[in-house]
Amino acid sequence: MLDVFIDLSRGEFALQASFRAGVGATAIFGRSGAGKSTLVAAIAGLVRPNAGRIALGDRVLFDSAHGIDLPVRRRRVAVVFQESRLFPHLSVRRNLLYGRWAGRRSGGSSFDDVVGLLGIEALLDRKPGRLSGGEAQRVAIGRALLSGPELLMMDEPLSHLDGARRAEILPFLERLATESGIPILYVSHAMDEVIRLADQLVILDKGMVAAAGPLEDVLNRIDLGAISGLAEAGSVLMTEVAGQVTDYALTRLALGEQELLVPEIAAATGERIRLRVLADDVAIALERPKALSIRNVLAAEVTEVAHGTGAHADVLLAIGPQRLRSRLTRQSVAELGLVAGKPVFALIKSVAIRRGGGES
Ligand SMILES: Nc1ncnc2c1ncn2[C@@H]1O[C@H](COP(=O)(O)OP(=O)(O)OP(=O)(O)O)[C@@H](O)[C@H]1O
Repeated sequence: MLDVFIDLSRGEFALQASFRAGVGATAIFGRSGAGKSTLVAAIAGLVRPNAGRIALGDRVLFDSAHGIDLPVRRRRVAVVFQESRLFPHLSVRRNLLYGRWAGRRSGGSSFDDVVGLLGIEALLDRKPGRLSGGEAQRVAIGRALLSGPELLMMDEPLSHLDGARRAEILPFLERLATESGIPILYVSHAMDEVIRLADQLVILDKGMVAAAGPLEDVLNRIDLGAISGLAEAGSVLMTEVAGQVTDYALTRLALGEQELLVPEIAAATGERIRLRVLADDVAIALERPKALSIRNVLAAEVTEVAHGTGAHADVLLAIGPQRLRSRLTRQSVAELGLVAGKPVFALIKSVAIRRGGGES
């Protein structure tokens, strides 16, 4: 468990952040200048907070009250940056071994485990100059893991990659998040990455933690609309594969007693799948519609309506214990008479899919 309390100023900028992160991936999300990289630098020991305490399990990395400030190399914290920063004159193998040497620790992951996890067996004898951006980032992550860190931080590791390279590397990051057994802080402002990788979410806004907690809870908080522009409003649903509809290349996903149909996912029955549904993709009807092209209609109940002053209103729906957010015009909300407690039907136009819903 990583425990962070940081009070830091850098020129005009002030960062005051307090949160905890357990094993698995915690996304640090926020717009440009929110303080994400500064937070990473402070935890790594590259920037010194004015005050605070940073602990990894029972190891205190920084504690201003007790004069503790471990140097970078003793923190057992690895950082992967936007660019891979590999040594150009060393082969991939030697870059990876450098990571192991730099960490000077026994234990941790074995070379073969890391190479297998990241799928870089075939690259070992190449020089970094002959790697694609995605391959180089995988090697950089491997090097970080082989230093035997107790915390891995990744600061927008995919932001320099194009869509195809990102798609190539994301499955490896997903495996890393579930298999590494250490806390991972994943800095990103790409919500699709965050949904796929993270179980926990910390939202930074102007150097302050605007929200922190399980991904679903944070994304479903209707009041976070105030930090608009940060992400398209939406929610996360946890589902389970109920079966395949092979004739139409669709997969049935169970959500309590109800079901959704999504484009085919190669997953076994019972596997947990996390879905991200944008609020703009959820319409509301008072009766179950007939003869409709949208296949996904779920019985729900209104739990909260946030009107705001503009054209739109956010409506939070309960589907059993789960929450689904819908964005309608205020006029629709008025005409449908949507108030807390009203039974409705949610019409879902499209979803983004994340395999393996994690433990949350
Ligand atoms: N060395 C520095 N000296 C003074 N101010 C700095 C320094 N580095 C960063 N800042 C300021 O700190 C604030 C936070 O920067 P930071 O890089 O942590 O944001 P970020 O959320 O990572 O942004 P981005 O998404 O653009 O990388 C910004 O206002 C920035 O101008």
